[in-house]
Amino acid sequence: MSVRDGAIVTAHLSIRRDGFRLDADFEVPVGATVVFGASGAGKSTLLRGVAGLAPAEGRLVVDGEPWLDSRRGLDLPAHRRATGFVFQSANLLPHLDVAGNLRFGAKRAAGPGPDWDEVVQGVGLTSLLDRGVGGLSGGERQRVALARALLRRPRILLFDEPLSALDEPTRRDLMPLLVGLARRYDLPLLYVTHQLDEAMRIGERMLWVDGGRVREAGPLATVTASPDFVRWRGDDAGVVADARLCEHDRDDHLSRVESPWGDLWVRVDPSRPLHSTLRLRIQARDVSLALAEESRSTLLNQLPLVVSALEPGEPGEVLVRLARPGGSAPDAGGVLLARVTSRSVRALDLREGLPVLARVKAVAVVA
Ligand SMILES: Nc1ncnc2c1ncn2[C@@H]1O[C@H](COP(=O)(O)OP(=O)(O)OP(=O)(O)O)[C@@H](O)[C@H]1O
Repeated sequence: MSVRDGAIVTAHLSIRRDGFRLDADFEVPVGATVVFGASGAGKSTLLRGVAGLAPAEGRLVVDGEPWLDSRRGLDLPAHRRATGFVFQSANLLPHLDVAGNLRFGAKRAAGPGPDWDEVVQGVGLTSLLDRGVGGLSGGERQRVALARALLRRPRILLFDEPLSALDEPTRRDLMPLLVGLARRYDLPLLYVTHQLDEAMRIGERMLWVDGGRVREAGPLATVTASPDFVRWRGDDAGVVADARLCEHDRDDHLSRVESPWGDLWVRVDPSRPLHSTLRLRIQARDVSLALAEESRSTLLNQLPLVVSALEPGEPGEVLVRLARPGGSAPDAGGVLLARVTSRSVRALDLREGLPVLARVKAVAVVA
C-alpha cells in the first residue's frame, strides 16, 4: 500500500463539559501521532470527539469524508464513523471466545482493509483463537482488542492509553506492534498517553494538549524541543531524534550511529541490523559544555556544535540550545539542549554563535 502524504484528518472540535471546554484545531497525517499532555488536559475528550462518543461542534473530515459539520447540521453517530478504538481496558465480550470477539469487529467492517488471516497473524493471535477471554493475560487481551479494531477496517485508529494497565515487558513487546500497524495499513493513529517515555518511543508526531487546546503540533522532535514544552517539562526536558545504525564494535560492545547531532557511540542490542533506524533521546541534564576538545576524557561522545540560543531555566540555570555548525534549522530535529548553571554561562562567556563541545553523558536508545 502506498503511503499517503498530507493531512488525512482535519479537525476543529469544540466540546463543552461541566467546567471544561475543549477547543482543538489539528491536522493528522498517516502514521503515529501521540496526543500528549497533563492529566485532565483533554486528551481523552479529544479522542472521544473524533469517535463521536462525546457531543462536539465544529468540523471533522477523515480521509475525505465529513464526519462532523455543525453548520450543515451533519454529525455522524459513533457507529457510522469508521474508527478502530482501543481503550485502556480491552472491553472484550466475556461470553465469547477470542474468535467470537474478533468476529464482532469483522461484522462491523466499514470498508476495504486487511482480512482475517492477515490480522490474526499480524497481531499474533493464531494460537489463541479458541480460548475464552476470561483466562487471557492483560497483554493478550489488548492484542484481541487491537485485532478487533483492525478487523473493523477503520479509516483512523484511536488508542487511549492502550498499554497503561500492562507491565513494562509487555508494554515493550506491544509498542512496536501498535505503531507498526498504522504504517502497515496506511492509517492515521491518534495515541493518547500522559507518559513522556511512551510518547517518545511511539510517536512520529505529537499533539501537545494543554488546558483543552492543542498547544503545539508537529514532528515529535520539533514539539518536544520547543521552548514552551521544554519549560513545562523542567528537569525531564530533552531532545529526541532518529539515527542510523552504522557499525557494531563487538569487542567494546558499542555501536556507532549517525544522528542529526553528529556521530555517537551507544550501547545497542548487537542483533539489530546495520542501517536500521534507532530512536535516541538525550536529556538536557546529561549534556555539559566545554570550549575546546581535551585530548583525554572518559566520555565517548563529544559533539562539536554551536550555541544557537540561551533560555532561562530553573533559578540559577540556563538552557543552552545547540545546533550543528552551519547546519539545519532547529525545526529539522538537529537541536540539542544542555542544562548548565548561570555561573558556567558567565565563566565560559557562552553566547549565540559560539562554537562549543557538547559532552553527552548518556544517550538512551528508546526504540
Ligand atoms: N463525561 C464527562 N462529564 C463532565 N466532565 C468530564 C467528562 N469527561 C471528562 N470530563 C472532564 O474533562 C476534563 C478533561 O478530561 P480528559 O479525560 O479528556 O483528560 P485527559 O487529558 O485525558 O486526562 P487523563 O490523562 O487523566 O486521562 C477533565 O476536567 C474531566 O474531569
